[in-house]
Amino acid sequence: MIPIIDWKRVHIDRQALAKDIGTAFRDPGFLILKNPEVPRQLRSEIFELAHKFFDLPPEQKRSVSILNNPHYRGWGAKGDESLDETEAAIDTKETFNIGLDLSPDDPRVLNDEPFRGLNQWPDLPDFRERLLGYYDAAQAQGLAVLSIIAEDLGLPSDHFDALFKDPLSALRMLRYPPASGARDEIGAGAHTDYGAITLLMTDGEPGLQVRPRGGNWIDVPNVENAYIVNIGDCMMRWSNDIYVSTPHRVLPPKNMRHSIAFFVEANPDTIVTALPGTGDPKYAPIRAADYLQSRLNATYAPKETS
Ligand SMILES: O=C(O)CCC(=O)C(=O)O
Ligand SMILES: [Fe+2]
Repeated sequence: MIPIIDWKRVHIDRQALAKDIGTAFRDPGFLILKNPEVPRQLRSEIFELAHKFFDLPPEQKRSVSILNNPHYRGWGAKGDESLDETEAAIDTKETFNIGLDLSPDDPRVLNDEPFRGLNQWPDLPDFRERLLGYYDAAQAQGLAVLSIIAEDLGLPSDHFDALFKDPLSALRMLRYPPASGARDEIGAGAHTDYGAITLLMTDGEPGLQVRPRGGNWIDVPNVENAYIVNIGDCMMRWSNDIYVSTPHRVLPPKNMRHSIAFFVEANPDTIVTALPGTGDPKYAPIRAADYLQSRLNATYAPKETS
């Protein structure tokens, strides 16, 4: 079971909310967060823009291909990325990613620092402004959840604030075509997310499943006006395994399906090491950017197609 938790309680009984969120992140590592802070209008506009972008002709999408971009930004066509490195099936999804928007003369861009490249923008009205507006709003919601996590772990509520100021966070739009009926087809292969936490919204079309530790695949129910929030591998490591990142996948949907994922990630130089009070460290300290890089290398390794 995936707990449904009302974010409005943050203004009423913060302590009890922190306990419930912390319990959900220990097991199953997923929760459904109702009534989030990000305005509804902004959330639905992002879905409209996802439709507009994925409907563009392939040549136009190819001009912003993620394959030409060393910073993991732009359009991923079907098969460009496979989330389950251990399976032969190729993900049927299409994706579009942006990261922190920097100007061309930013020293980090000029120095070609990893993950610090420019976003690639398609020629669509309002696209850039709206996506950047959503990026900031989702990052703020993510930090609000992180402040609750901090309290659950007995840390000051602002523990993570400075560590997520210049984030590696990524906004990703996804489109899944309807199932073709082919054997071994998968929308998105089984995987755990890489970052701290993920805020996911879907259009309600079923397909997303979660596999809690020691359990079987379960469907994630569709809840109106809610985010699906889960722990990523980086936060599992940071929390010294107190919170768990849980495998999930997307089955080929009956109808075309869209979702919008926001991966909340720390600053590149943030050192991910067992949080105070979480016991003897199980993992060696690592820079957030180095950890993310190690995970992405496997995801974008090409698979044999035949
Ligand atoms: O589309 C979904 O519902 C899930 C997408 C996902 O798990 C991901 O992009 O990491
Ligand atoms: Fe995921």
